[in-house]
Formats: sequence, structure tokens, C-alpha cells
Amino acid sequence: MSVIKIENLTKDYGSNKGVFDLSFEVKKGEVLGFLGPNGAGKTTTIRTLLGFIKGDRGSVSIDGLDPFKNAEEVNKSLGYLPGENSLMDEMKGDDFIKFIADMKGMNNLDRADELKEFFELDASGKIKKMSKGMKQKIGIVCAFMNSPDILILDEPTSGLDPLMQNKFVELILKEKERGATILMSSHIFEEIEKTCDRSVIIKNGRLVLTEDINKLKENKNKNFRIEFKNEFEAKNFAAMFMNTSIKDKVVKVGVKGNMDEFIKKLASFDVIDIDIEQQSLEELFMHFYGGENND
Ligand SMILES: Nc1ncnc2c1ncn2[C@@H]1O[C@H](COP(=O)(O)OP(=O)(O)OP(=O)(O)O)[C@@H](O)[C@H]1O
Repeated sequence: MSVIKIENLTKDYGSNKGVFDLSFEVKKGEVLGFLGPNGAGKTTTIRTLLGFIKGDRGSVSIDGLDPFKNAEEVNKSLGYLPGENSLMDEMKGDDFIKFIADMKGMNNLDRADELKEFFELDASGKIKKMSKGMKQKIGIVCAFMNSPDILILDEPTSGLDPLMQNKFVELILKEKERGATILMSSHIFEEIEKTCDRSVIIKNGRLVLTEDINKLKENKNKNFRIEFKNEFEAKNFAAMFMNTSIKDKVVKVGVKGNMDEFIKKLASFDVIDIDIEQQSLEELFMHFYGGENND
């Protein structure tokens, strides 16, 4: 069952900017990574989903409701973290969290306290004196504190240091276990790889690829650098595979998918040393992200 649905959405800002005929969905309990280079149309899509702007054509729905017509109702079941977190600067962090909690009709702030502790956030000071990372943490607390069924997160780890980015991954995995449905835009491939079931890539406002993360992982090349006992062994081994390069006793070979055959063949040789380098998801995605040639 799809919880978030985008069908043939077009929001045309002119000069080929915006979102064009975009369709994808997020199923119940799924974590979907929404990727694309700067200006691809991620925030535009997300703002349409929140009912902040209306598409020119097509439709979006959350739990079967049109967010533009039912903004208040949709926002109740939703946790939203905006890309540009505009908090009320003059307020203290804790007062702001309380203010949002009141708006959500919450009277128990235990989960907010847990989240503050988890992200090592002291929100007692004025927001205007806080760093970008602290403000982002406040945004995260506000989005997650009522354990919503649906979370829409626009670049959630922007401004967080690597340690906190890892904590965020932990949080998403826990929320996924809880059964939350999550749409998350990100530029951090590792974060997508660790948390998402599927990814949707857009570019210039148009869908480029929808792919299962596990399938993407299977398609990754593993590059082996193997040093053999002597040149003779190296040559014999290299002759068994495509995509090899050989220098003295060292063979470099890229292997995709099933490792079994490769390992069994290698086992009959005298191996001195072996290094394995895994192609990153980023390298895979760069093909879609990259320059004009990939259009
Ligand atoms: N209100 C607007 N009026 C005109 N053009 C706009 C408006 N909002 C966005 N755009 C343009 O539409 C395109 C898509 O913008 P959007 O913010 O959705 O991209 P994004 O994928 O979120 O990018 P980023 O990763 O940089 O945040 C951009 O070229 C942007 O300049």
C-alpha cells in the first residue's frame, strides 16, 4: 500500500526549472531515498507534498489525502524536517520545541527529551546564538518527537558532523523498525545506502531512476588487487577472467555479483596478498548525477 503518492506532477517555474511529469510512491513502512543534484527539484516536490505549493498538473497524496486541500489534517500525522530550517531566532530552543509540541497537541515531552539526549543537544539557550548543527538538531527533535507514522525529511543531516550523521542513521533504522514510512532527500550516499530500501533519482525535474538499494549494491563492482607467488601464476589466473590488468606478479580484476566462482578459481593459486576495494554507491550514482553527457 502506498502512503505517499506522486502522479505526473508538474510544477513549471519556466526556463526548464521545476518538476516535470514526476511519478513515484513510498509504500507503507518503506524508507525511500530521494536523490538528485542541486536544483533537481527535490525541495519543490517535498513542498508540494506538504501542501505549501500546488502543482500545475498531476497530483500528490498522503494517506489518500490531498495535502493542499487538507493541509492541517495531513500535517498532524506527519513529521517534517525542512531543508532550510527557519526557527524563531529570539526564542530559546526548549521553548521552541515546546511551542511546536503544543501545535501538535502533545502534552508529553519524554520523547523530545530522549532525542535531545541522543543527539547531545543543550537547547536551553537562544536559537540565534546556536550553530547550524544545533539548529538542525532542534529541527530533528521537532520532526520526530511525536513518533509520526510518516516522515518527510529534506536533507536531514545537513550541518551535522559525521558522528551525529551516524546517530541519525541509527535513529532512522529505529524508526523503520517502528514501522514509520520515510521519504528522505539527501546528498550523502552512505546515509542512503545504510537506511533506505529504494532510491529515486531526479535530475532537471525529471525522474531518472527508481531502484532497489539491494539491487544497486549487487551491481557494485568489487575490485581485487591480487599478488601471486610468481609471474607465471599471475598470468594463468588473469587468463581466466575478462577485465583484468597485470603487472609483474600483480593482477587487478573487477568482479560483479556472485563471488563464489571467483573465490574457487583463486583458491587453486599461490596467493601472497589481496586487497579489495568496493565501488561506492556514490560512484554508481555519479553516472546519473554527472555532467550534461548523462542527460
Ligand atoms: N519559487 C520559485 N520560483 C522560480 N524558480 C524556482 C522556485 N523555487 C525553485 N525554483 C527553481 O526550481 C529548481 C528546483 O529547485 P529545488 O529547490 O526544488 O531543487 P533541489 O533539488 O531541492 O535542490 P538542492 O539540492 O540545491 O536543494 C531550481 O532551479 C530552482 O532555482
